[in-house]
Amino acid sequence: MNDPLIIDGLHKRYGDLIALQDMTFQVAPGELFGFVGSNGAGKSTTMRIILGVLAADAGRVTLGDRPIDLRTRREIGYMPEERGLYPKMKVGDQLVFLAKLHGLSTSAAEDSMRHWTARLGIDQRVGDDVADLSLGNQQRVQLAAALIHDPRVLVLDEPFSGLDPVAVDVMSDVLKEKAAEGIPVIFSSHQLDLVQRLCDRVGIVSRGQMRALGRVDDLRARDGVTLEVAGPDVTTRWADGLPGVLGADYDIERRTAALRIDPDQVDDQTILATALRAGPVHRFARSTPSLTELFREVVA
Ligand SMILES: Nc1ncnc2c1ncn2[C@@H]1O[C@H](COP(=O)(O)OP(=O)(O)OP(=O)(O)O)[C@@H](O)[C@H]1O
Repeated sequence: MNDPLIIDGLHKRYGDLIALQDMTFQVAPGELFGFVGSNGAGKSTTMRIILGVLAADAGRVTLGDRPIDLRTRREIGYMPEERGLYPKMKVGDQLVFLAKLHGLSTSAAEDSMRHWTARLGIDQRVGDDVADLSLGNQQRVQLAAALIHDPRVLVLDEPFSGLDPVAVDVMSDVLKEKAAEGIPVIFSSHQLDLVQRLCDRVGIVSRGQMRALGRVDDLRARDGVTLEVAGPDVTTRWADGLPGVLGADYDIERRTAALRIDPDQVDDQTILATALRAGPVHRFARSTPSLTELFREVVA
């Protein structure tokens, strides 16, 4: 059984700037955790502290009850935001070198290099210098570098940025596969539709603090349900003041009302009955907010 990654009460200042304030969360073994936030929110700072390449002013990071030291750090596969490959070294040589740094024998390192370059679709490029690869292919090499030593934890800073749709699919499959093997996987991303699709849980960070944390579906449901009702004359503002309606936006041109309801206080059939009394209903649709909508609300 692998250990959970535990981030506990991290504080970090850069001079006067408070980059992290009581950053606390856990990533369980087998969990794919999405770390999202605006530019400058503190995601990379948190990830660097997890790896021990940056020291926190307070707080700690552990794998289970083990602190992150040189030995535990070798168990982590890390993709830094500032990609750290040697441009003038061949892809294959570089991956074998990194694997050996993590303690693999030469033959195990070569096997692992072949496995991951094939899996990530860069096996034709192992003899090329990294600098001669496109940015997306360099990113695939960077992921291979994070995976080459069969890590027990994965920490990836924006692994999806700049990838084409095929590479996004490959990256998604690999992350799901690693989580399914039972290791904690955390990645940051600004592609919230992807995070919504892939992740078990997410953390939304703003100005160095965790603002929302939980299962994607729970967070979306927490913010209520939206009903779109098209048809009845919206100039009468027919849904105003109904019990359980938290807010109503009326679009006169489209004769549509978008209602935010609290499903514990009112059910959608009651709203439909009220709408029908106001006029014929042509469309009635129920939705929960997307992660993008939730994000906008949380960081606003
Ligand atoms: N070495 C540094 N010196 C001073 N300030 C820094 C340093 N590194 C980061 N910061 C500041 O700390 C804050 C958090 O930055 P961080 O890179 O962790 O954010 P992020 O969430 O990863 O952002 P992005 O999505 O843009 O990559 C920002 O205001 C940033 O300008």
